[in-house]
Amino acid sequence: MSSTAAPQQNPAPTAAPRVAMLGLGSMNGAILAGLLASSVQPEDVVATTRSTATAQARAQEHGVTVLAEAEDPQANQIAAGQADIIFLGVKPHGIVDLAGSIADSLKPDAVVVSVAAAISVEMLQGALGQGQPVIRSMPNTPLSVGLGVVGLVPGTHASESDTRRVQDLLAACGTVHVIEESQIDALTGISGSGPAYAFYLAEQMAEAGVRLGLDPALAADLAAQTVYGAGKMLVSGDGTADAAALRKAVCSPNGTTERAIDAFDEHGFPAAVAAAVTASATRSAEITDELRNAR
Ligand SMILES: NC(=O)c1ccc[n+]([C@@H]2O[C@H](COP(=O)([O-])OP(=O)(O)OC[C@H]3O[C@@H](n4cnc5c(N)ncnc54)[C@H](O)[C@@H]3O)[C@@H](O)[C@H]2O)c1
Ligand code: PRO
Repeated sequence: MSSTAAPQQNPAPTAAPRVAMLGLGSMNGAILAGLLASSVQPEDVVATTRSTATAQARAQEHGVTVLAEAEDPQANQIAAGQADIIFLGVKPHGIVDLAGSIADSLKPDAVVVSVAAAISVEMLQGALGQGQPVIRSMPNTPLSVGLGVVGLVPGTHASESDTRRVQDLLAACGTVHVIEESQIDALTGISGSGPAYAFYLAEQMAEAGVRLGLDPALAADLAAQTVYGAGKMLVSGDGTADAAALRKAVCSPNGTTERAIDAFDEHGFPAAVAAAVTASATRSAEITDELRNAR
């Protein structure tokens, strides 16, 4: 049997989105590093900082245009007005004012992505113009090395294609989950704050090694490489890696690790981790209430 296939048409090439990073501190800096190492060209990015000195330092570091608010009070409006995707990367208490200040400068189809903890879709939509696509996100700093995790909560005016554009952009430097807003405080407690927990574990392992007589540089390297290797095992292979099974594979019966895990349990490690994740999630919800009540 023969059939005549319709001629395949190549989809029209989509232009690379122009990206604005408003505020270029730890988080937007990490996103920018990840984007530049993956799919984004420096000429497609414009960023902003408050001071001229920081703008110069960041421009040198990342090779992108960085406008300083101190030099041009319209820096954020200029950067945002040129962009298809705008990352709002200032502290939570400054996000709503920043969003309001750029509202009249945005292209109607530009997507505004807030990276701020605790700032709700409702607050963002209230600050921006009617119908402007908005996405609330919770990224983490390992995006800078292509191994981040991001939660995305699309706002009412963000279409599936708006969300897909942001998802595709960030997927080049991390794992992206589209979630309900009711889940974002818990996600913050795990992956938003989580890199700090892993760094804290590495810090404490190294310090314990020094107390056992190791050279600090050696102890720090042992801890860092161990956290890195264990993390890689957790996410490698066919995706069925199970943290508990991997842990058990290190524990010989009546061996050294079993003794160490017993010590963790005796000292309340599971409860401490649960309390930390819950404290982060609770604080996220608390900041939302504080900022809502302050307006
Ligand atoms: N650091 C993290 O790991 C992390 C993770 C997830 C989300 N976040 C969120 O990211 C946001 C930024 O946090 P951060 O840790 O990067 O803070 P940060 O202080 O390192 O960065 C914020 C930057 O914004 C700049 N800024 C402030 N007002 C500005 C303005 N009007 N124009 C231009 N630049 C301005 C500040 O000078 C500063 O450099 C917060 O809302 C936070 O909740 C941070
Ligand atoms: N860092 C931000 C904070 O500590 C948000 C998650 C990670 O508030």
